[in-house]
Amino acid sequence: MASPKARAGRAAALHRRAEATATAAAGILDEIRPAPADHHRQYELAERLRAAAAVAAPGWAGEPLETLTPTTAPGDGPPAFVRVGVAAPLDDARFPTLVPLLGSGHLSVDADAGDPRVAGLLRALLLRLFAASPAGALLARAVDGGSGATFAGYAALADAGLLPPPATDLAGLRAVLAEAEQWVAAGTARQRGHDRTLLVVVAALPDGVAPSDLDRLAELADRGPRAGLHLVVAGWPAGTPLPQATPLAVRTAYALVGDPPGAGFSSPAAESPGGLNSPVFLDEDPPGELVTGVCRRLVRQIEDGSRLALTDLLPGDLWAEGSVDGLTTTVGDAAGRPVSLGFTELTPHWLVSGRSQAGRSAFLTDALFGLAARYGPDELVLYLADVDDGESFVEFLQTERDRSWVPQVRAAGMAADREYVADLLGELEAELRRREEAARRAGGQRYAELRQHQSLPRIVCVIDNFPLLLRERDRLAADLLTRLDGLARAARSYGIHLVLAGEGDLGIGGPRDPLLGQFPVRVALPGGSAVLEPTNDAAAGLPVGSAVVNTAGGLGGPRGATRGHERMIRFPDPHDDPAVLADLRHRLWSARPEGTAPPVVFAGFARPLLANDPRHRAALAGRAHAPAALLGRAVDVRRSTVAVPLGPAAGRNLAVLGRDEEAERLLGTAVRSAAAAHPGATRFVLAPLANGSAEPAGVLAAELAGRHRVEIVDVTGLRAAMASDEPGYLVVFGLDVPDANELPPDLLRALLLEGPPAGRHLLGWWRTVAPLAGLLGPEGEVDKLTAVVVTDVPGARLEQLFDRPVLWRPRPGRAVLWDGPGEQGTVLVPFGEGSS
Ligand SMILES: Nc1ncnc2c1ncn2[C@@H]1O[C@H](COP(=O)(O)OP(=O)(O)OP(=O)(O)O)[C@@H](O)[C@H]1O
Repeated sequence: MASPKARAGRAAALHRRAEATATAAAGILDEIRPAPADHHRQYELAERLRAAAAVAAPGWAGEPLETLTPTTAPGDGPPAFVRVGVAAPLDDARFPTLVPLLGSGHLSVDADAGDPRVAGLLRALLLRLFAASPAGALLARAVDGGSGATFAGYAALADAGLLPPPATDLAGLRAVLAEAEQWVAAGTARQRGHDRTLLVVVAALPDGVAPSDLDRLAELADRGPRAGLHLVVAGWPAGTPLPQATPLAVRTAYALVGDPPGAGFSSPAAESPGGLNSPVFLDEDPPGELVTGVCRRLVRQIEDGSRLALTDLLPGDLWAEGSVDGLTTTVGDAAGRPVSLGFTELTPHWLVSGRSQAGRSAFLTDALFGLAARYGPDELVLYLADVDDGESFVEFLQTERDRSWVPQVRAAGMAADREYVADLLGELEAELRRREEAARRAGGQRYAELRQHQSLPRIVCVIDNFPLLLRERDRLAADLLTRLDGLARAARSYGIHLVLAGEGDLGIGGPRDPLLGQFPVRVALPGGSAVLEPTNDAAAGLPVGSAVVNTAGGLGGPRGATRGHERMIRFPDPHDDPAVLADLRHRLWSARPEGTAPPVVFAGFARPLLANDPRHRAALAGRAHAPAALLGRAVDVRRSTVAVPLGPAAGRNLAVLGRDEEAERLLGTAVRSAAAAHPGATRFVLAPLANGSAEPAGVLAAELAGRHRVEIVDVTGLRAAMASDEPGYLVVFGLDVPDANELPPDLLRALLLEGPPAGRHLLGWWRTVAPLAGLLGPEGEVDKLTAVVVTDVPGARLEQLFDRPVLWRPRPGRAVLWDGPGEQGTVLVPFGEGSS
């Protein structure tokens, strides 16, 4: 909305324009009288008046209604002149009859709306004035002491607050008069006046109207225009004219328009009763669909205009709140009042549900920015995860163009795998254990007491698109639900809070699922009724931008009754004004404590690069602690580098297992990173046994040759290298090819077991499981021989290697590493190719 100063400026400009137009029109009108004798002059005048009318009252204000449609644009302010009909000095010399009204005076009509022509005129007038004014700039009050139905077609405007149902009796009239008097008092007292115009339309005075009521109307007419109040009074008694009004008298076949206030249609010299010297045919009833269309447009524009903005949810000062007793923020507005929602021990966790495009991200963004603006990083830590593909939470994170971030965010996962969420729960479980332990050590202190002597910010963890985690109802999904249940139960007392968001019932069992009981706060966006009790239909038919916020587990209540635990709110679209969002992020970022690290971001769709990996860079800079093969980044909250240490212990080898290019690439990165970790030169024997591997082996050899001794060998050379004692790395592309049969399994097993203590390691690529499994000894423990990284081989086929059920579903861009006894497997994103 514009500032009061801008609005006042605009009003002044409009006023000046209205005055100028009035002067111009008055000049032209003056020329009408005396009535010219010759018709020719009459035609010429009518022509000039038509042209003047087009300038003084364009569009809605003055054009014939049948030429207008609901989409015809309004002007940039209420119109200064409005048309009441057509003057016809001669049958075929006509011009629009305009009267000054808004911004200058009033209109009185000597007959009331009982006369259908007057009713039609009033409806046309109201339509013109509303349609010509920008939505919300004109408010109207109606009095209809006759049928009460004159303005029935405009009923839709009531909801938008533009035209309440008309007053039909004396009490109603007096209430309207009182409101108008108040308007005038307030408008005159405040120097700048109102930024809106109030129009009082009397279609018919009610029975019993007293002279004092008419006096009040006359008084309002006298003082109103300065305060933006204008009157149209039909049925104004003949005799005393209404001050500052253009009088209109209805005759049998036509109407007569008197002189407007402060100006005359007739020249001062003329000896006539004044007024326009021509019969006027009043505008007729506007078509119903035109009225409906315009009303609909206005209501829509008012609704859009009353949209909330993110700033409405934000506090005055940043980080002014403490979170010892809980977190709370404004999430929206219910009937003009802010609605707060938060996290306490009693309302620890939220479920947020809505169909796609229901504004779920908008709601979460509002709530999270509301919290981040109220609680500093010592009071609040955020973990954000979205399981769906695509970029999420970007408003909180560093981007290429904008390096600022929201300092409360510790980690964020977008397009996150289930393993990411599992690790996230692990982080929270670990933090919970730390807090429980601290409480025990402090003699059983509660969270609030613990916080008196240590920094323990509240933690809010958001998981969006939660149902996608449970799409496959396998062990991993079951495990996630069990852990979530345990966490939700225990964490509430230690300031750790969960928000699960998604579509439908979020996949969390039926209404009696005990996990649901841990989430007393339910937010139902459009299509999100499933998080409310089945009998609670409060969220049925919600529009986008609104939500039902329930703090009693979705419990309903008697229809129509006020429910203390439930509110229907509206919330802003935080992206309505990206500048506000960016500014807020910058303010939060600038206020961050020194040394705050940016959030660790996992993006499931992105590829890490070896060249950018911190551990690899350290190795290149000569700071490697021990040789290791680096494979990629774990699908975890910390984005750990996944490494296979290649120290002097039995089994410190790497087997890459898979048919795809990913497997071949993994072998390459393992070799490159191991080479980088050697401060001095070492030996690499490359054996490209598999078809097509000669080229990548050649590239690798050329790359390593600068610093290391590199040989490329065939199977015979490889066998010799295996038998030699010389330390170094044997790199084999395709240990499953028929040629490899020439390598005795005993020799290979001996190398795997005894090579590493003597500084000889095998980095081998197998495309099928059997040859690798064939190397296992009677005890069958693969980890004694080698670490294994797998790409496109499904878990079921790995059982012969690991001798136990294996949970692994191959998917693009992912691999899994088993390194060590009883390993569950670490899922990782292998390094991609490229240098930066
Ligand atoms: N308060 C609001 N008022 C009006 N429109 C809104 C409001 N909030 C969001 N929208 C609009 O609704 C659309 C969907 O919003 P949003 O992206 O938040 O939905 P979503 O439920 O997260 O969608 P999805 O899950 O499908 O990505 C957007 O076009 C957004 O501009």
